[in-house]
Amino acid sequence: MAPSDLLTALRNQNPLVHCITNYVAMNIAANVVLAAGASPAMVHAPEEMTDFTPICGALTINIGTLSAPWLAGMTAAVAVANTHNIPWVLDPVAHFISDYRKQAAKELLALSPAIVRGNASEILALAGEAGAGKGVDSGDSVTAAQGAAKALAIQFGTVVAITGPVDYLTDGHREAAVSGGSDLMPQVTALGCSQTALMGAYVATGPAFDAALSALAHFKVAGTAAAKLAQGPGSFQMHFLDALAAAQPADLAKAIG
Ligand SMILES: Nc1ncnc2c1ncn2[C@@H]1O[C@H](COP(=O)(O)OP(=O)(O)OP(=O)(O)O)[C@@H](O)[C@H]1O
Ligand SMILES: Cc1ncsc1CCO
Ligand SMILES: [Mg+2]
Repeated sequence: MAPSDLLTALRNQNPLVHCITNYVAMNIAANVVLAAGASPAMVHAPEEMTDFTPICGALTINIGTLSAPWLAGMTAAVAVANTHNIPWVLDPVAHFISDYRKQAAKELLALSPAIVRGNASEILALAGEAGAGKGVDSGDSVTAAQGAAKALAIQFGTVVAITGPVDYLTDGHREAAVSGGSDLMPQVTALGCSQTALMGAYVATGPAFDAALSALAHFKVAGTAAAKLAQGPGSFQMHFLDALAAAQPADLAKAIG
């Protein structure tokens, strides 16, 4: 499906997106999903997953502020999603910073996410390569992680997105680059986490590769527009939400290629 058609479908369908994300990202990620035209719900308790996950169009999992009860909620939600063929998206935030987080990311990756999204350092480390990540921030170029993304996509039968100045997307066979946005984007925390949540909205609407491509393009188009009005990171965030809502389906193609 073309990104323009996917954005139109997303706004028509207003899919319910089950998000398990971190404390930092919860508010901005929910606002991003709403602004784009979908309906986010942040639901974490393992006890709720059998009731809630099956009624959602997609699930997104982000390990940014991981702890044992959260991991239990994540694995419970993924099990329910997989049973009901509900696509899910993995964001392995800073998984290389501790053995605990590394192991959690590895376990989740083995549970068949439809899409994996991370910054370059996260994707490099996920493929077992050394990187220069600094906590949740990338220290590597997107280009340096492309080989890792392809290898992961093939090994795990998934779609891998690397975000950065120019985003890269692959399913191991096809690949795409998405450009635009602003260097203010990495100055606003959790925009990557919010991108992951938006991928959930799109993958509830269409096939994984097309969904990830559309979500990347939607962000770049909105980021370019917001940067024209922003005076710094604070006003950028405000204009970015407005621009996500204002983006027109025909605009998305401008960011791709
Ligand atoms: N220098 C840049 N120029 C333009 N766009 C950028 C730049 N850096 C990041 N982006 C965009 O910002 C968004 C977030 O990507 P980023 O790679 O910063 O995620 P992240 O490191 O996982 O962020 P976080 O952990 O804070 O959520 C993506 O849409 C990406 O395209
Ligand atoms: C700053 C931060 N710390 C843990 S998660 C998060 C949000 C960006 O990944
Ligand atoms: Mg991140």
